[in-house]
Amino acid sequence: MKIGCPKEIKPQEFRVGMTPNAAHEAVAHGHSVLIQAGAGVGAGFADEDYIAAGAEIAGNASDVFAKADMIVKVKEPQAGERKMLRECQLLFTYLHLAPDPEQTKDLLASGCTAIAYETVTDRNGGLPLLAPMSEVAGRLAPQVGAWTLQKANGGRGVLMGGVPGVGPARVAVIGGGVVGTHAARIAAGMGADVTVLDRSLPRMRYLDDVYGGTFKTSYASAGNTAELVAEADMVIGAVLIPGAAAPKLVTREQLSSMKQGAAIVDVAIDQGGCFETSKATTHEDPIYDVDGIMHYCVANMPGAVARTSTIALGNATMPFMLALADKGWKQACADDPHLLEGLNVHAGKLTYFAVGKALGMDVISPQLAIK
Ligand SMILES: NC(=O)C1=CN([C@@H]2O[C@H](COP(=O)(O)OP(=O)(O)OC[C@H]3O[C@@H](n4cnc5c(N)ncnc54)[C@H](O)[C@@H]3O)[C@@H](O)[C@H]2O)C=CC1
Ligand SMILES: CC(=O)C(=O)O
Ligand SMILES: [Mg+2]
Repeated sequence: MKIGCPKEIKPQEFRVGMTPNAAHEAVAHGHSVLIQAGAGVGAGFADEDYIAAGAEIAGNASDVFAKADMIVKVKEPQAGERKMLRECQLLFTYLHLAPDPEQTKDLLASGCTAIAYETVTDRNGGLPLLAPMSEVAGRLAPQVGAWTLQKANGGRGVLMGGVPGVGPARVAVIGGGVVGTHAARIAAGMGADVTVLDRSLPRMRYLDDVYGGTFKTSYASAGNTAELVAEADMVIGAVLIPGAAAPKLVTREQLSSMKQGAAIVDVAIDQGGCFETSKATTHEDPIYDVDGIMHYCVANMPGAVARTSTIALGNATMPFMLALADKGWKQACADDPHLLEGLNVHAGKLTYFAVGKALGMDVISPQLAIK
């Protein structure tokens, strides 16, 4: 199979879909790999590294899209990239379709088959291709939140760890999965007073067993959430219902109960965000003010640490990329029900129910698509 990897074009996105190591393994499996010139530079990989791994270099993205059977990327295809997708081509990347009707329409019109990293599952109920980027975004969240809290950025002027004689910042993390746990660990490590809210009692038992004493947990009832949000200097949004639009857990009205200059970091923004007032921002212009509350809502946070993120993502995607290339997507998905869960679009039809529900569109079962 010919595997193509274009340069990412989302603003300030420096990750790349394939590392030289991934290219090397694909070539060793008998595939040919076509990388767009300069695609890896932002993550510290030169074209020569890919050539040494056995890949070919393409001068531009159109060449990659025209020649490849499978496109491996990081971010959802941007409008110009969607125009280059075609029938029978396989797209393997993050999609986040539930909050994105435009992208969904274009993918359906292209006739391509699209497997979304964020809905591939594992046998423990986890999301193995989302997890590495959730680890990164979770660890970044308190860091960007601390920056947002600085006066020059419109924040309240509170130091995460406080100082002797002055108490620390209070941080509420809504959602105690991968993002939430990593965010809570780092915020606590910075000295903040941290509480994680979740609706899963087993998850909170786990967090309490492992991190009790480092941060607290609280059941995410509307009342507890409202109380902790009102007391917080920083609120981190980290909920997920896989594939679905994020539930709105904090309304605009509730902002008036918050402290002026408090920071919201809505990591869940790629699924639409869990604050009513969230709208996606970019690394170029990451924060905005609503009623005196500073919002940070960057939908590709891991792009800020592109080298760490690219390697972490590549470690997770490589076995799936190889299975898709070796067997073809239908057989690979038939052999692995967890990979089949990643199928979101095939030949003009949606194949992921939570996306169809969020967008009010028809869906066919993924099992039907692989027949
Ligand atoms: N902005 C960015 O750059 C990035 C965003 N993300 C996003 O972060 C979000 C979280 O991802 P993960 O932590 O990997 O998901 P996860 O599945 O590990 O954790 C989600 C948690 O939310 C909890 N939850 C669900 N509904 C809830 C509710 N109503 N109230 C409280 N808790 C609730 C679940 O019980 C679960 O523990 C996702 O939307 C993901 O796509 C991930 C990486 C990068
Ligand atoms: C998960 C995701 O959206 C990202 O890494 O950008
Ligand atoms: Mg994203």
